[in-house]
Amino acid sequence: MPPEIARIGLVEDDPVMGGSIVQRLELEGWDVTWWQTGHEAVSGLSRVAGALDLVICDIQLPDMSGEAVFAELARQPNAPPFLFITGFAEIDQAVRLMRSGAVDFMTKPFAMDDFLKRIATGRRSARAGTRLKDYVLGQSPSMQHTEDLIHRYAAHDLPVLITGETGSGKEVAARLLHQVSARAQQPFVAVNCAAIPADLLESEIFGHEKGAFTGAHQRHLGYAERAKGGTLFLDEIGDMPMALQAKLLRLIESESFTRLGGETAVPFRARIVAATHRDLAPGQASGFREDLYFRIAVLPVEVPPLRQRPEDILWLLDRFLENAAARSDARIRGISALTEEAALAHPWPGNVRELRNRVDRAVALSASEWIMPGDLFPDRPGTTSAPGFLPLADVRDAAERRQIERALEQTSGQVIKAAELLGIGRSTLWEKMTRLGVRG
Ligand SMILES: Nc1ncnc2c1ncn2[C@@H]1O[C@H](COP(=O)(O)OP(=O)(O)OP(=O)(O)O)[C@@H](O)[C@H]1O
Repeated sequence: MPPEIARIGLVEDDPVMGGSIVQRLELEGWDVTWWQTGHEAVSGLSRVAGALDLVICDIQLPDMSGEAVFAELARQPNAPPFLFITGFAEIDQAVRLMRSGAVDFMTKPFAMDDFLKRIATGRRSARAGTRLKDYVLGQSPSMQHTEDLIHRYAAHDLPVLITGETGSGKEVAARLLHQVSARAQQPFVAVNCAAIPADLLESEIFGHEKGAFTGAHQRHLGYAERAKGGTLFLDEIGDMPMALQAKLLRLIESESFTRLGGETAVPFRARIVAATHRDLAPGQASGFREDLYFRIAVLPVEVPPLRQRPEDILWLLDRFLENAAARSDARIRGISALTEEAALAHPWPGNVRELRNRVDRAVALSASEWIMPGDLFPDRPGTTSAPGFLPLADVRDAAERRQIERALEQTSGQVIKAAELLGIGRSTLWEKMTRLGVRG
């Protein structure tokens, strides 16, 4: 069964705003119907309301208010949820609408990725689809969603911004984007902006001409040029110095650049994929240029932290174990059940990188054929490899946490429904979520 297509109604009179929303939602693969006046919306919506998953509605329309459109629709059976777009001055009205049944509101201007998240949360719950595709990044629904996005974005040339905690797999995601794109036969060039000293970064990215500075004995081609028609991956872009951010913005806007000490414009043909573990969105005091942010964050991809996708922990463990065992002389048969529980209970602050390193070390040091908790977590007191016993309370907590996360995932984060699934009261679930550190 193909992934579900969301059907969205949009009521927006501003042609620029409406056009960009339609374009963005269609890029998500969604089906959008757009009305530009309140009256058009009321008559159009009365025919298709039952088939829509969500209506996005501006509050200020030329002929009637969005509130009146909502009031008309709310009377119908099977009316879709409404997400309102408001100006700052209309927040009171939006809050009132929420109280009378609107699902959410957003104030202008808003960041597109936040907008998409609100749509995903606000729309009618999706039917569970069975996927036929083989996923390579992970088995969890959140990682598979990320992978679906990557495949969709691969068809475009617009810049992509990948966000996620350190070690979560941003570069792996960028490489996949490159591999599944039409640029796959061209170079993938990765630059870690945090690892190259600031005064060298400019000539490393843009290159330099002979004699551009002391020691520049010959022309040097930078990463931007060596990427040819492939992908220029700018890792830790948040650490790029301000002056260089301005030069990068010019490169994106003019699709060309000059080497240091040079005058000729060199065409830039690669696609920019940037990554950051920091929030660079305007208003975060990140020191990142707002105009550049909007240029590179056109297509955002979020790689979730490992602790939020427990299905991937055991899947990755098995893969890394297989690789590590194949490289070593040790005869490893597998991972003990207790080690699996300990792995699921661990918060993985270093994400997938930490998991990989722990498995490599465990395989190198394991004294038995089975990886025991103490092999994977030798730094944790009480987890010795012999006899490799976790306290019962830890095992129980890990199992509870896993089941709660599954229930929340199945109910799209709705605590009341998750509590019903789990057969416990809502307040008991809240208490457990707080104690076990599960985010709703
Ligand atoms: N889905 C995955 N499948 C297999 N290996 C992965 C996956 N995700 C991450 N890894 C491995 O985890 C390590 C860290 O991944 P990666 O370098 O992509 O993370 P990152 O988010 O870019 O890290 P940083 O923030 O430090 O740049 C690498 O060794 C990578 O091979």
